[in-house]
Amino acid sequence: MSFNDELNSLFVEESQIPAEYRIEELHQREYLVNGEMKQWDGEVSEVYSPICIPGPDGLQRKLIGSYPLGTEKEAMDALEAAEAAYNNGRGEWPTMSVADRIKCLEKFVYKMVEQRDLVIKLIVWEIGKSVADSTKEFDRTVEYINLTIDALKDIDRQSSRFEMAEGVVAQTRRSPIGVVLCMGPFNYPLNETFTTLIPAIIMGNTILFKPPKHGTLVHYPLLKAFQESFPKGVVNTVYGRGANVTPGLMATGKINVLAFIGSSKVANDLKKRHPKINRLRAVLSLDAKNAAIVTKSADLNIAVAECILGSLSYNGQRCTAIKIIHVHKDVADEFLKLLSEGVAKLKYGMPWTKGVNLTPVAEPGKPAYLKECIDDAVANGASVVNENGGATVASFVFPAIVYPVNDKMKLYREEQFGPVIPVIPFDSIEEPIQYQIDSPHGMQVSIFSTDAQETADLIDPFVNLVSRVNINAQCQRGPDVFPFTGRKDSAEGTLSVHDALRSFSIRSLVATKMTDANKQLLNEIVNEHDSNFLSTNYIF
Ligand SMILES: NC(=O)C1=CN([C@@H]2O[C@H](COP(=O)(O)OP(=O)(O)OC[C@H]3O[C@@H](n4cnc5c(N)ncnc54)[C@H](OP(=O)(O)O)[C@@H]3O)[C@@H](O)[C@H]2O)C=CC1
Ligand SMILES: O=C(O)[C@H](O)COP(=O)(O)O
Repeated sequence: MSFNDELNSLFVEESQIPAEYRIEELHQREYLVNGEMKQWDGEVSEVYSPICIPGPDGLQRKLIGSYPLGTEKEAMDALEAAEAAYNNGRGEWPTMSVADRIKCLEKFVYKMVEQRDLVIKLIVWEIGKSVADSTKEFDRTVEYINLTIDALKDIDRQSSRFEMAEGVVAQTRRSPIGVVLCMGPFNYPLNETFTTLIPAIIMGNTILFKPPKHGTLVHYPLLKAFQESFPKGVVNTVYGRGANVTPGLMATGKINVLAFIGSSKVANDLKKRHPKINRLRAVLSLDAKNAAIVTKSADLNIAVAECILGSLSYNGQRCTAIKIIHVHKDVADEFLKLLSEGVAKLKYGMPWTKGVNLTPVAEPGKPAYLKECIDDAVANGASVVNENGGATVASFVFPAIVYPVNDKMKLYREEQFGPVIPVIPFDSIEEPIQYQIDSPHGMQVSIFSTDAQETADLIDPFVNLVSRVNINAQCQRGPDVFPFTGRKDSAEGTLSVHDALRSFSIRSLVATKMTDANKQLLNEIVNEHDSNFLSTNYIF
């Protein structure tokens, strides 16, 4: 059987899919605005899975459901609801005690967990992520919420501290900012969106939440949980194409925070729509072209294992993926041989295949785009060095290792966001450093070396060019308590469990002159405060 026939045979008839992984079509007609589940009777967007099914005309993406293709009108209704619920900081939610807000969030998590199996199945079918990774995505998100609750208790303790200086005593508070527009990318449709949505909600803001088009149904089972856990207008959904429904929202000037994870092009465009950009807070996690640097002293087995994980987990569809590898020319041949052998051993198949590494890619246009990148590299002097590299059947693309890449090729700078590994040889370590200096991105690098001095010498330049340097390890976001950010076009603001709480709040002061009369007044305020907040540490 040819390799292509083998790939073809991965796509099976529905009846051959194990029963527990089959999916029933889900046609969503509800959306959540102002605490009401509204019924949609307008145009819908059909959702096709990257998992293809043999049909009369060959392999076809399977229809798995549909959702409301909302328009600007519904987006504006959602904005009105979020504004009313915020009510210039005087609404029920922004004035609610932290302890009570936490109770609402705990109720939400409880209800969210009840939907675990369905949400995981929807991640699998909507974006083709393996069952194991989809399960991880769900569980990691729940853990993120629980860590956020712990961090919030901690931050409230710190922020309600009283401080005294020069005859003035001040109570510091973490206050909400206003209306937040939350948008996320397709590759972690649940987790990425929730890492801004949850901290934004819990800090007392009100939310407009626009799910990504590949990964919209994933959120449907959670709408009721939002509705039942938070006061009306705190969480409002915006459905429809991002390009149609969000620019108008920004143009109203009423969005106080843009929380966006996705491509920098879209983020910058949305920011520019805001008429008073200086009043907009942007919390952005954007694109990246993370490099691995394999030095002459590297343990090549470790470098290969980590580069494979880094480049090909979820088929390379991660912002944190390693998207180019610089290898010292003296070890390039051996590295490429081991890398090719490693890739050949990867298990490919449908998301439910046990131990599967490679699955269909999510975006319909991606196989053609990756072919274009590979063809362009070949036309400019590179080769695909691994067996079957780039072989494509429908939505499945077998990883291609492309070598030697140079600055004339798309793969040199473009973020391929898929299973193609560009490798570039270097002679002097100054070359990968210069690559990073010239890059518009600055998220992460991975350095592979066994020489302590060499490693130490490389950490300093790179840590000033990117936001995370990994030593003998792949690039990755987690654990989520670590700061996650980037330089240049890769990010604005920092997300970690703790940093996100700061990103969606403002540290305000209540300052009082220290007279005897005011001391008495303050003591009374403190007693009141004690009953409203989790704890108070004051000194005077
Ligand atoms: N730094 C990070 O943490 C991460 C960054 N990313 C980056 O995200 C990208 C991949 O995700 P992808 O989903 O393709 O990102 P996009 O930027 O295309 O989409 C993100 C969101 O923006 C919306 N959108 C798309 N086009 C427009 C537009 N013209 N105007 C307004 N809104 C728009 C989308 O809506 P719709 O889907 O309806 O078009 C979606 O909700 C990569 O660049 C990747 O590096 C991905 C993961 C994490
Ligand atoms: O790359 C991404 O899209 C996410 O931020 C992810 O994280 P990961 O490194 O944990 O997969």
